[in-house]
Amino acid sequence: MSVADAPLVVGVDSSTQSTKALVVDSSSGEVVASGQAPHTVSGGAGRESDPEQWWQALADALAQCGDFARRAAAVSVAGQQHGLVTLGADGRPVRPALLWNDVRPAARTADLVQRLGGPKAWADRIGSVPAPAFTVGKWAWLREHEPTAAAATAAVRLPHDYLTERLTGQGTTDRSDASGTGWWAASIERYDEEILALADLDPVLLPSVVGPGEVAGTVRELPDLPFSKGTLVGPGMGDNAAAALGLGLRPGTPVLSLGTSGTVYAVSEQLVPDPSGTVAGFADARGDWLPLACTLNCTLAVDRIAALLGRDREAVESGGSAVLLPFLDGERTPNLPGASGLLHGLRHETTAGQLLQAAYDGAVFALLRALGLVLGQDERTVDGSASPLLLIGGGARGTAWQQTVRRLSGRPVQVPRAQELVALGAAAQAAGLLTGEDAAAVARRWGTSDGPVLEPTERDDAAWERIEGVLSDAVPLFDGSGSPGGTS
Ligand SMILES: Nc1ncnc2c1ncn2[C@@H]1O[C@H](COP(=O)(O)OP(=O)(O)O)[C@@H](O)[C@H]1O
Ligand SMILES: O=C(CO)[C@@H](O)[C@H](O)COP(=O)(O)O
Repeated sequence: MSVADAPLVVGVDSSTQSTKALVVDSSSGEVVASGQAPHTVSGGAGRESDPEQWWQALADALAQCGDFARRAAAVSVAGQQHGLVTLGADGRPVRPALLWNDVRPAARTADLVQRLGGPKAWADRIGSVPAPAFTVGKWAWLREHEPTAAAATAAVRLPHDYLTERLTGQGTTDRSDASGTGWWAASIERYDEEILALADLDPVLLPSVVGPGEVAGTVRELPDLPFSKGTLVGPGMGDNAAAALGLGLRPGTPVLSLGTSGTVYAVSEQLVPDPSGTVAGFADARGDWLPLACTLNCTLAVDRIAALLGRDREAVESGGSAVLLPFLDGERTPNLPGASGLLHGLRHETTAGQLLQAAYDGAVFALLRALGLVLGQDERTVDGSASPLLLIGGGARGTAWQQTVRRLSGRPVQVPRAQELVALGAAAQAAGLLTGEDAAAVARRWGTSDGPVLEPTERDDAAWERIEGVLSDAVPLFDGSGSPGGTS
């Protein structure tokens, strides 16, 4: 079948920094058109974005796809997880969305954790111990700090729900994104009424959860978007679940994603809650689970340090004893929302390139330290060696990121040639709606994870132990210290 014959599908990735849209040939997986438009995120104490800007960015990204978007038969939207979108009775945002990396709700989240009976009670119930990223703490923060906005809220949505609803007119979400709210009970796959009561959130404000393989609705009359009325709309999903779909991921294969957030995850057939809170027990977008650890400081933090040093992001140098914990935004893994960046081990002979390398090391260390917990019993070996770590996200294109992951993991690293795996996962979901196939099988058919495998190198144990030592000594310094904007 040629591009002209095969149905086209659209996959959207509405992530922290931008919206990316791909028009994909559902038969071959060929990307026939693409577009991208940036978002603005507030600085200072909080991290907020205007949901209306995501819609405009979606329109702009689709406009770059020419006439292909109009010809699409189905579309799915993936989005950054956890963000609190509050809509008024008129369906418009009451205020900007509070994003996943806004640590202001730290104190309210800790309070909710205690009120339900502690971390284990949450892990048993929702599969995760909520971090300040989770929507439940954001809602508690809003109620405390902006009661008028909370009272004016007629609907609570996640970023991908907001966009899907603007396409269809129906308030829907999916299990993967619902599992990052804190009010969706993984054990029973339903909203948890006791937790909703604890958070003072009326369940009628929430979207319905559309199951994997189901249709969320169809595109309504939309003058500002180039979709045809009646185009099928999939349930969508959180961006990490989308990348897992986009890779056609099978249990036991770990993924390291280097974007605004750093994430490390794998698909698992079992939900194994982690009461330590390091690993979130998210649902995936099929019927399995997605144990995942997430850091707040990844590509943006390292790029910021490169800028401070006046160096290109690739201008790293090896050697030296510097340790840099790049916790510029506070940190989530480890859970230190009040942390800030810390530099240790500086000597007269330390070079700027070594300092930049230390920033990469600190960012990658935090993710790799969680890898064993993420994989748990699912760790698989290939011919006696660890299976390759799939490296994705914007940072995966960088040599310094690739080499740092190799050096600190000691594992083979595979870099898929396909770059927009979140949008591809959304497109695979949309294609599955047309063919009835499992979306991960669609992505495997498309060969999306194909790419070079970088051979393992010996793990740099000395650097690992140095970072681990500094982190453990620094925890008392960070614990209880105020975040840049205060976390009360
Ligand atoms: N060639 C490259 N080398 C290294 N890093 C890159 C490269 N291209 C983009 N990036 C990094 O990728 C990041 C964006 O990643 P992306 O996964 O698109 O983010 P998000 O999905 O969170 O919006 C940027 O912050 C930038 O630092
Ligand atoms: O909070 C999480 C995962 O729990 C983040 O991974 C967000 O989903 C944002 O993703 P990116 O914009 O960095 O892709």
